[in-house]
Amino acid sequence: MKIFSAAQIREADAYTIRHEPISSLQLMERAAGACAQWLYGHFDASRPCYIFCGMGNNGGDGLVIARLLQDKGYQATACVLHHSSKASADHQANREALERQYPQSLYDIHAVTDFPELPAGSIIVDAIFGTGLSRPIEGWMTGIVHKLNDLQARHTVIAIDLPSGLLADASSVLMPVVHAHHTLSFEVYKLALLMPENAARTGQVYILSIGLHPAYLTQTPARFHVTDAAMMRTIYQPRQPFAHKGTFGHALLVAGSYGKMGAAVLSAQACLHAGVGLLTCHVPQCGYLVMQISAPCAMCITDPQEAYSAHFHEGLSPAEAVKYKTIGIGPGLGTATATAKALELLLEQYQQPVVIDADALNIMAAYPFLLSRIPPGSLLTPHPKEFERIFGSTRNDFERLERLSQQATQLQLYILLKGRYTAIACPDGAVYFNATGNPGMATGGSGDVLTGILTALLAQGYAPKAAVLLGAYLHGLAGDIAAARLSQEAMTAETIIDCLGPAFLQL
Ligand SMILES: NC(=O)C1=CN([C@@H]2O[C@H](COP(=O)(O)OP(=O)(O)OC[C@H]3O[C@@H](n4cnc5c(N)ncnc54)[C@H](O)[C@@H]3O)[C@@H](O)[C@H]2O)[C@@H](O)CC1
Ligand SMILES: Nc1ncnc2c1ncn2[C@@H]1O[C@H](COP(=O)(O)OP(=O)(O)O)[C@@H](O)[C@H]1O
Ligand SMILES: [K+]
Repeated sequence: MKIFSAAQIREADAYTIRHEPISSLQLMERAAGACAQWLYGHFDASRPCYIFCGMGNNGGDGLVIARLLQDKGYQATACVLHHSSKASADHQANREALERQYPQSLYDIHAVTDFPELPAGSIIVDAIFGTGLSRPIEGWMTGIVHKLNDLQARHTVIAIDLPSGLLADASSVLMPVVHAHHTLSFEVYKLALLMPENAARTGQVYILSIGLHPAYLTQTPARFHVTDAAMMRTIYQPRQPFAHKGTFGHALLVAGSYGKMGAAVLSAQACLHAGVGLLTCHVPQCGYLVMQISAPCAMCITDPQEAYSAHFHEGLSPAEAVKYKTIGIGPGLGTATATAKALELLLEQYQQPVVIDADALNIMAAYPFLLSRIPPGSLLTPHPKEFERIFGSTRNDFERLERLSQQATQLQLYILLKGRYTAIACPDGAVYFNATGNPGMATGGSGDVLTGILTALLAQGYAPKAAVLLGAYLHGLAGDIAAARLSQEAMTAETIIDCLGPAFLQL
């Protein structure tokens, strides 16, 4: 699914109005109808509804929602906030329609002192500002936002299209923004809904189709995307009947050190469960038995060092290196100086895309000159802290996203920034957000599992972009299946591996 800017969404509305064709008033009716349907499904008519409406078309949606709720027997009050003397045409038309049918359900607010008393358990619908917001909320409307946010603990707040005050395409940190429990957004994700800095404002996000014209949606280029099952079905390659283990590549995994062999085992098991043909693990002496016993399907070579690895480059002479389709490096590796030196030498000798994670990323942060030596097309998988160590801190999530994308382009790498919506920046400037996964995955070792999956997909011959998009999706999907089976609390990184099978079966 593409992510459109506020300007593109306005174009999509206009395109739909011209080409469907449909009047803007009918389109508003359809958008508000989708919200009303959602509300009927989630709350019964016993809960009083207060719909706070701005003077633009977001407020117009709110006025229609009030009328549709009244039609179904809900007690709905449209509280119109006169922040401007002029209403949009569709707002005005829907105000008149509500006034004709349900005059008692209109309530005008000209100042904070007009704010109504809300009975306990009310539903608050925030239809004040949507994608038309062009600047921070100011003046007495700030007081309204504070009032609504004070009420959030005692009432359910549902934002229409965007929580009011949130800019669709830029950071709104420190700005007054309504805090919603649920956001019902139209047709496509907006960038602001995917940013961690807005998590407390958006609550749970639902994308409701309002039937914007499919031709506009398919023809309009977008830089930002959210991946989905349909996209994965185009990437996934089922195995051919005459395939043999050579077909699926031989991967080298360089991982583990004393006290962190678990990370290496998790990566190895994930790699094996994600379809690698052959796997060799390079581990320090202390890890030999651990790996052989925990991952008997993998081969194991040991470093001369006891507690950490520092010689993994040595088996990578040009003749040796070709046997490995890819290398996954980093989980539990440690950051000893000798390990960093071996990583430098490995990058001199190995030219194909690799997966770089965890301590290999921390080594990059300590020796930034190594970044430019990573083979083009490689996959980097930092969590936010690792990202900051390598690429520096930023003032907000939008700035961080730009830095992520700019680095991916400059270094010609795929950089996957982990989070609720993992952001995958590609060398061509595109960014894909992964929507699978859940907070149950915020547990030690889940990142190591991702490294194993990505290594397996590269080994099987998936192109780097296909591998990183499919890998992130499968990892989150396996996490979702694990959470459904066991709960978010009880699941572990190991159960994510156990659920990779069912995740593949769902593709
Ligand atoms: N035909 C359409 O264009 C459709 C629009 N829809 C709704 O319309 C919304 C966009 O409507 P609009 O473009 O009218 O804009 P909004 O209703 O989002 O709000 C912007 C209005 O407030 C003013 N404004 C902007 N920033 C302000 C600020 N900080 N303080 C005070 N006033 C401010 C603007 O001049 C404009 O009048 C969408 O989010 C969606 O809810 C839906 O009904 C679907 C169809
Ligand atoms: N709230 C969440 N929602 C979705 N995915 C999450 C959430 N929290 C963590 N994850 C995923 O879990 C993984 C955690 O990785 P990482 O922080 O590297 O863990 P570790 O270092 O313990 O292996 C990432 O892929 C991340 O996207
Ligand atoms: K809103």
